Amino acid sequence: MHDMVESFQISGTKASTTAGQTPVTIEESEKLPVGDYTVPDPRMTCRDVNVFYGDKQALFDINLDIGKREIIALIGPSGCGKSTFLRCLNRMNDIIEGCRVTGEIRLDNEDIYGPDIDPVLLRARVGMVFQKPNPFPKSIYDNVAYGPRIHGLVANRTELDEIVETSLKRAGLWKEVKDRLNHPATGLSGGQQQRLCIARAIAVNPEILLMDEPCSALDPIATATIEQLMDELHTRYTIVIVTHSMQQAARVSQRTAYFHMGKLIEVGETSQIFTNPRHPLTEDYITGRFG
Ligand SMILES: Nc1ncnc2c1ncn2[C@@H]1O[C@H](COP(=O)(O)OP(=O)(O)OP(=O)(O)O)[C@@H](O)[C@H]1O
Repeated sequence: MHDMVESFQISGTKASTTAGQTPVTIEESEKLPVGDYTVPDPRMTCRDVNVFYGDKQALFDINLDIGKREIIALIGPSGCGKSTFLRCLNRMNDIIEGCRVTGEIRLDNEDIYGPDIDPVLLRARVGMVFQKPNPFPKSIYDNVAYGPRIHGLVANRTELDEIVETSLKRAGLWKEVKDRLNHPATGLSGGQQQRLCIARAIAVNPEILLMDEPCSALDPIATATIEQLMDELHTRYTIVIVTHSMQQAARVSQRTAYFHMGKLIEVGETSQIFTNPRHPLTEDYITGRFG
C-alpha cells in the first residue's frame, strides 16, 4: 500500500492510481471530505488528523465527527488507512513503534492526546474488538471479569458476578455459557469467542466500541448474530466498525465514511453513500470498479 500512497499525487491534475484503475482529479484544496463530516452534539471529534509510520504518511488531514449512539462504518480499499484511523481513536497506535499522530481528537470535548490522559483508562472508555477473536487463556468468567478487576470497578464478588452476567447478557452469550462459566474460553466456537470479546469490552462500561472487521473470521450465521447484537448495542454505545463488506456496512450502520489512499473522501448517511455517492472515487468503489 505504500506504493499506492506514493503514487497518489495531490496536484489538481489527473492523479494516477494503481495500474488499471480510473485516473481521478484531486484538487489540492480538497482536504475536507465530500458530505457533512460534522454531527450535532458529537461524542468524538477528529480534526486534521495525520498519521505517520516513520517517514511514511498513512493518513492525511482526516476530519470526522462520531455521533452519540450511532454506528458508523469505515470502508475503503485495502491499505487505505481504516484500521490506522480506528486505532487513533483509543491511542492503540501509541504501541506501534515509529507511529506518530498529529491533529486533534477529542472525546466528550477532551483532547485524548492531552498530557492528563492515561491511555489505559482511555482504552476502557473506548473499547476495541479485533478481527480475530482473542480471548485470554482463562475461563469464560475470568475473561469478562478481567477489566472490572484491573480497573477496580467492583468492591466484592457479588458485584463482579453481576457485571459478568450483565455483560454476557448484553453480548447475547449468557444463555449459552451460564452453566460453564469456569470452562476455558478457548473451548467456545469462533462466533461465541467474538461475543465473549464483546462482553469483555463492554464489562468496563465503555462509551465507544471500535470494531476492526469483527466478523471476517466468522461464518454467515455467527456474522448475523454479531450484526444483530450490534443493532442492540448501539442503543447504549457508539460503534465505529471497519468492514470490508459493503453489505455489512449497509446493513448495520447509519453513517458511512469512505477512505481512499489515506484520505477521507466522502462521509454521509449510509443509504446515500450506497445509492447516491457524490464523489467519483466512492462511486467507483461501491460499484466494484475499484478494489
Ligand atoms: N505498523 C505499521 N507499520 C508501517 N506501516 C503500516 C503499519 N500499519 C499500517 N501501515 C501502513 O499504513 C497504511 C494504512 O494501513 P491500514 O492497515 O490502516 O489500512 P486498512 O485500510 O485498514 O487496510 P486493510 O483493509 O487491508 O486492513 C498502509 O500503507 C499500511 O501499509
